[in-house]
Amino acid sequence: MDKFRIRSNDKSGIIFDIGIAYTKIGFTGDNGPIRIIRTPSELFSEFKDKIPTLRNRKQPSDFKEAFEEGEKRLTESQIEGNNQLPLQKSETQQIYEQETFVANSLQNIQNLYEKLDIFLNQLFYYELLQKLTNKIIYICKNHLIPHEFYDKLGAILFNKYEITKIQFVLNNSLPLYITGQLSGLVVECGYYDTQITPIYEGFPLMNCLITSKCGGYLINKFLKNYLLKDNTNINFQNIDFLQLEDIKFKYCKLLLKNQEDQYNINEEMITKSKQTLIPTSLIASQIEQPVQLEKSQKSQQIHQQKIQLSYYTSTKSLSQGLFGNVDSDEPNIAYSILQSLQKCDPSVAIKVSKNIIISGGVASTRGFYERLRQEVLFQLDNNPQVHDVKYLKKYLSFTRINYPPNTLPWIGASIVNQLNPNEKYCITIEKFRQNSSVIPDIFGNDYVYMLNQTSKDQEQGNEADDII
Ligand SMILES: Nc1ncnc2c1ncn2[C@@H]1O[C@H](COP(=O)(O)OP(=O)(O)OP(=O)(O)O)[C@@H](O)[C@H]1O
Repeated sequence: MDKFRIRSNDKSGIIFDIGIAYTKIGFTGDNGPIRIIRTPSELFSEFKDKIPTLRNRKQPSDFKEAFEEGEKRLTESQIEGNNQLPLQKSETQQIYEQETFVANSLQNIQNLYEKLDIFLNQLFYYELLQKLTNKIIYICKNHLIPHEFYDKLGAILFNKYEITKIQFVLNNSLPLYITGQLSGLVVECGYYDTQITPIYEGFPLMNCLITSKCGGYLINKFLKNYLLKDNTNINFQNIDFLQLEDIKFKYCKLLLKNQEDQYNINEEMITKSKQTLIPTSLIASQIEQPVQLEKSQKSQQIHQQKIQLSYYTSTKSLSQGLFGNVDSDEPNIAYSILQSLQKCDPSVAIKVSKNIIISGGVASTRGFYERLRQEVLFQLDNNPQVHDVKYLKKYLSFTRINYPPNTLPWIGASIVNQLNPNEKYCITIEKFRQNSSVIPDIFGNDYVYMLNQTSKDQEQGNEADDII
């Protein structure tokens, strides 16, 4: 990739794409960030701590036991005063529900200012090594991240680093710039969610935006659960983010739907795929915590033991995290894409489906494109809920871009800088202070405003500005 890296001499702007899992930073005019680093987990630790742990309950073996279990949980939930549903839920369902919890508790970030301050300090003084005076900062804004996050970021940049101007760019529109077209469907598969945004003639159609819980986090959750079951003699309880990511990148692969179905056809085949092991170079000591090793009587043995990843775990964790069963209300990217197209006017849907751009780290998963294409067609053919968009089948076209998918929003922001940046989306230090140290909601309210404005403009025969 580095062979194709363009480094411009223009260092007048710095582009930030602070993702929940990874932060991409670099200079305007380049065709890729100079650093991709892990966004510190402390930045969001408050909401992480609130993730409820799965209770390790024995699965009931028959209906009577399930019923009794349900009764017991009902009594418990009444005593504890929690709202948990009394009936035994499938483990998968419990994992999906935790996701909602995580997204909601993003609102509860405390001490954010201090944490962001430390992180920015690291970025500027250890990663970029740049003087910041007179620099314009471009921030790729994820409009689902709470507003307070950007307010705090703005406060530090303006007050501490004396930045004079920040330009906000909308994360879920940016990859479109790389295709050189004004219309397309941007599918941004991030860590906590996947956002699907149709963009028509330069307008992100926020009323057709669909957010699905599919993302890296859900895959990691499934992967951990399967690993716990796969290797009962290795303790995966303490496996951390980077170790899960490592296993996922190196050994997990999505199969085509028909290939995967072959292994789920009956119990015998499932057992077979659980027993077919992928050779890994990972050994247990890389995963287990030293403290636990000391406690273990067989520490030496476990220390040397190779982690055995089954074929089943490798494929299932990915497919369940991305292409859940729609009939059981599980998130599925393919279905969400079609739901978003369903919301569009047919002429708009035709146009945007000719340029579907997959962006975000999850798109680097091995076998992702092939499986996604197949799942979309499968949903169109078999899911009655999306029959009304079957006419789009002949138009669907996935645009392949030769840049790493996790950098596409960043590169889009770099292109924005080369075009004529819209002053309307710039926040100056004066504007920030006048607005009581709050970043104005330039995309949310403004977009609604523009929608109204468009209809008024049309009546008056005026043309509205493009907002991307
Ligand atoms: N080669 C790869 N194979 C599998 N998964 C990958 C690969 N590269 C990145 N990912 C996954 O993609 C996910 C999202 O990465 P990305 O860099 O888009 O995150 P982010 O920008 O922090 O997320 P968000 O947009 O939600 O803030 C991560 O969980 C990561 O594990």
